[in-house]
Amino acid sequence: FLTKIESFFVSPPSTRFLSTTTITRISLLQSRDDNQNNNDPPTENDDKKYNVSLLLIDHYDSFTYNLCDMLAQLTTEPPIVVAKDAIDSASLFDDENGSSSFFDQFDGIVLSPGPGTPQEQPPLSHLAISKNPDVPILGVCLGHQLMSLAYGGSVDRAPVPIHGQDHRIVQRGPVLATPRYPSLFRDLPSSFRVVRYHSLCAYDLPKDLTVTVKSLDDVVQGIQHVTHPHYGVQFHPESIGTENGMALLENFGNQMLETSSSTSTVSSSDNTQSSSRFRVMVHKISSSPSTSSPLQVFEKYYAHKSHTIWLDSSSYPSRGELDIMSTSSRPEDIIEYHLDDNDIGTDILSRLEKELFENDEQGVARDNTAENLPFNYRGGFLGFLSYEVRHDTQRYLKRLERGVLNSDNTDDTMVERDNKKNGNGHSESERRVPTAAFFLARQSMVYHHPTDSWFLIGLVEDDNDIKKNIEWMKTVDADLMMIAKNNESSLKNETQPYNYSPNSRRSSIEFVPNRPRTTYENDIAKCHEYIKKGDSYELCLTNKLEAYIDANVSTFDLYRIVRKVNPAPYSAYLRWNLPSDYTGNQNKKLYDVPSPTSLVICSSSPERFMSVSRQQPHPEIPSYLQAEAKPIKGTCARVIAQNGICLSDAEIREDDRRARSLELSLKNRAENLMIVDLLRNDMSRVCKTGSVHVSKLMDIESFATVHQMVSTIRGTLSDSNNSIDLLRATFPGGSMTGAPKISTMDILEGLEQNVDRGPYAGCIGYLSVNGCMDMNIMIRSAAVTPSEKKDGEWKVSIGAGGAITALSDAEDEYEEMLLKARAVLESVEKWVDIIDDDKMMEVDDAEYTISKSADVFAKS
Ligand SMILES: C=C(O[C@@H]1C=C(C(=O)O)C=C[C@H]1O)C(=O)O
Ligand SMILES: NC(=O)CC[C@H](N)C(=O)O
Repeated sequence: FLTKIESFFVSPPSTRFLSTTTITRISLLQSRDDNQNNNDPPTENDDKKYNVSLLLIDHYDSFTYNLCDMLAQLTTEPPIVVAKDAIDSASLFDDENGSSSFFDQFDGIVLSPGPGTPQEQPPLSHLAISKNPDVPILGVCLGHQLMSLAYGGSVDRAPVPIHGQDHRIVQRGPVLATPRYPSLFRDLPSSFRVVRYHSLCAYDLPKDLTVTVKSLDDVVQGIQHVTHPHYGVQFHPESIGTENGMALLENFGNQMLETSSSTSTVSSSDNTQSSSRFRVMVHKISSSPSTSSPLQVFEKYYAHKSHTIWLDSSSYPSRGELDIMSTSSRPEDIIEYHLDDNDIGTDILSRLEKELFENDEQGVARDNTAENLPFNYRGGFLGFLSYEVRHDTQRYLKRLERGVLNSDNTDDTMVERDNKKNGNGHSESERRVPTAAFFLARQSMVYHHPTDSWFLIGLVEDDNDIKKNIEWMKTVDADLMMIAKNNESSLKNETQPYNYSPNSRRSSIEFVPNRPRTTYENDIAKCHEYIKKGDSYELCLTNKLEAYIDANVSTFDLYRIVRKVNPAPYSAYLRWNLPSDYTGNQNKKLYDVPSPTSLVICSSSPERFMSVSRQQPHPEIPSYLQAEAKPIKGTCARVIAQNGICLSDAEIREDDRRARSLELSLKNRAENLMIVDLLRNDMSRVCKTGSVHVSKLMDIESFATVHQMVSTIRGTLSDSNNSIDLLRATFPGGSMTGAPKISTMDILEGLEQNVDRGPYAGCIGYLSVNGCMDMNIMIRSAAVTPSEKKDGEWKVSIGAGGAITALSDAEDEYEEMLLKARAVLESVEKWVDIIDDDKMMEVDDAEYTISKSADVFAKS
């Protein structure tokens, strides 16, 4: 038997570079590894053209790192990114004559886009323009507006706000004087299409500024100073939808080269060798596996455990390939995190990083087992992050950008939060449900759908573990053989399906939205105001629908219904602090009794937030870690069969028509494009220069109740970054925030009345010991927690929302929010019906249909 248990021993990679907030760190984050041999995709410029030092001032936009990445492809050293408020003006200048050793380091300056008006920006960017007449400066969008203002023009609302749409611009000849420096648009077509993200624009430009391009609606889209090498573009050259963006930046680079004097050097970290904590054992089950379904296996081994997770691909064969299930009962392997209790350095991501990657930069980076298994998971941490972990990631990124010159990093985000929360009286029980929680899956069962096979994965820390794992593998192997046999013999006498008829009775449960319809629609109006002012381009506004259940329940029954009603590739069931006597024996059903810290998540998410996988397209090329996001933006209702009756031909055609019109919709395409640009930005922070690319733009995927528009963005992780760095750079998923992320999240917090989103809008998934990862976006999910009102009562909470843009209509958006909640909401109703009927039934064999209208809250 032993020969069947293959054990993989993994080789030690190099030490991790820990978070020092210095220039070196910032540069390394974006640096290109010149030794890289991969070609995913081939980076555009292997010969860096410009040996210049570039300053990029970030106005806290979600597109800054797209500019950074493109510029880094042109320069020998990546730009130094400095936050707009990182440096106070006093420390910029060495003497009264205004000489500045800070600005003197740079051959060129780029002013990023950003939320808000140019008038309200701190002095750094204004000073950059006024104190550097001979240094090439490029202002993008807000940066362009800052330049217009600095030279005496005015900036005010544009005729209409335009975000994420491409428009034609046309070059104009010089009107008054020919500028001294060449145009940014030289050698470019006289007219091409560019993406716009702005609510404001420049007016009344002084004669020192020449207008270089305009859009057809007569808005100034480009300026150039007549005597200084200072340029501005109102549109976004870094957007995926802009033509000639790189060529434009190259023209700017040429300008820098001509005026450049200095060169910069950046030191790099040394790579010390050290060893990894875990080794991995894998056993492939030999029995005929198709007869033991993941559901059966989960019920048998895990459904009653106090801490357990099933990462389920309930929609297979349409997307989603892997099921992972595990449990833990060792207190030392269970990490529970409460945001409000955390101290610096003990936040959840730092904890996980320490567990996974201490002495081991990217996990088992040189893991040579990749080719042996058809998937990336090798055991590791399973768990979830609530949306509120954003406070940690936001703080981390802010420090990184501010840390360049200031060692004194006063941490305002947590203070702000404390103040808000104190005024808000959060109940004790709510506080005790963790903000994030993970356990170390030392023994996992993995089902790979495409090959219809079960794998057992065991982690090994010491030799004792090897023995334990072998015992476990033997037992499970024998067990599964038994299940398979029993299944075969009982195949003919299947239990009668439970006939659930949605109209036969009205469920006794009542969901109440956190903010009623009028408030929600009012919030949408407020979003429009923020957009018009230029404070946001797109906001993912959400609401919570809550209901209470005072009854004995089996939360696993709810999950069984959810996965049937709404099959989805990133579905998951999590139970936390919730032991049960439920043994998986259908005839002996026992119930879950909540403790004050219990949490159950039933997720049927269609959306991947972020994954890391090991790629090796060719045996001679070293493998590399690929990050992938698949953000969804754009939703429309499907035509749904009623009471199990098939769709007519006309209905099928109508369903198809809806998918096509989603694909063509200007509003949805703009929403999607903005989030694609945002994810490119977030991933560029930790990926190799030039590697971030969009591999699928605006694909339509169809689920039980909705058609969705999905894009795929990929990049190669830099050698100094691991999956935790990727989470720090990208969490929470941009599709749940909108853009720009920071300003938009702050606005949303107010509109959502400081109510925590909780697990909703966060993520659930795995962080594997080999550096791989897969996390969903926690939507279309129910969170079940103990009620704060009454002992023994449960609270079920379903979050739902949608992106608000300048093009949104309040009524439609409210309906869209309900539409998204619908599948899970009806699952809960069905579950409650079963509880009310006290029916012992085969949930899995029941016929489920979804009612036609989302009328559950029509009253509210
Ligand atoms: C906010 C939700 O979904 C998000 C918003 C979407 C949209 O605006 O079209 C689509 C998918 C999700 O990223 C939700 O399901 O609650
Ligand atoms: N993308 C941007 O830089 C936007 C600039 C400014 N906030 C506007 O809306 O016009």
